[in-house]
Amino acid sequence: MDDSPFTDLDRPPLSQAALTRALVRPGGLWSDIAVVDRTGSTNADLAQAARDGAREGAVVIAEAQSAGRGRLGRVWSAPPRSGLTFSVLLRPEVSPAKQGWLPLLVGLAAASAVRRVAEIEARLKWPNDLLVGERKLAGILAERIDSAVVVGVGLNVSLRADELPVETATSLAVENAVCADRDPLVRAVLREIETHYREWSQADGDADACGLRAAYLGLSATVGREVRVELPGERVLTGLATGVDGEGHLLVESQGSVHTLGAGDVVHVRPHVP
Ligand SMILES: O=C(O)CCCC[C@@H]1SC[C@@H]2NC(=O)N[C@@H]21
Repeated sequence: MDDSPFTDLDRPPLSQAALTRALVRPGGLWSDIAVVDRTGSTNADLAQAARDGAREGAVVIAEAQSAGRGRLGRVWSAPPRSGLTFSVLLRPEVSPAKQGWLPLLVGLAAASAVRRVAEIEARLKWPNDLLVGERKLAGILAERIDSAVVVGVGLNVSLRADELPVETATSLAVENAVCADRDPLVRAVLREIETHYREWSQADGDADACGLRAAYLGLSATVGREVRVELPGERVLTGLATGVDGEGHLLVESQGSVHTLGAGDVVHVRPHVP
């Protein structure tokens, strides 16, 4: 039984019919929107759908997940209906190397939507964590399934401080956002993804030609900062984050060399003082 002090009125369900009417249109990206009460992981669901040949633009939104997956083998958890937990299925036609920008594109879309709808100054920790100050508001997990990519978004919306999974997390409610209502937020995030994805696809994945790199850097909390990056294989690199390359890799200058990082966990050490 759900023992949350919130009533259903405080945390209303999302309507599959209303979201479909608002977002699925001829020639548009979104082809099918499913809202499910509960599942293990929306990323796992769409990964299976991708293997079964599902079309680009499928979206699965869960009111609750029992086995939400995070980056680097972590878990993602949130009380039912307290956040946005959804995944999208994309079948990009740009070269695999440039697809490294896709998770960053979705992060930018989510941050832009949060800034516009909730009026919260979300910024991006590379590759795609949404931060408010140094606290994590949202995380994004991209997984390649053959030639498809499933991108999952977990965004903390109405969680109270005592419901946050870790001390370093936050939610729109905790940040006193002007809007902590999931329906306008999910619409805005999906519309932003659609716009950025269309522009990026039309530019054949060139993050400069479509303005993606400039927009991303404009919201980056990482570039220009001293960072410590925990790399796969328990290696650690400390240096100055100087940019993001054409494949979405983070560039870190350390002891006179520039390192190009494709994966890793960034810790912001302190602001960069030139
Ligand atoms: O910050 C991270 O580590 C990424 C978290 C991604 C969580 C979302 S919730 C919806 C989708 N389904 C999952 O199992 N994970 C992603």
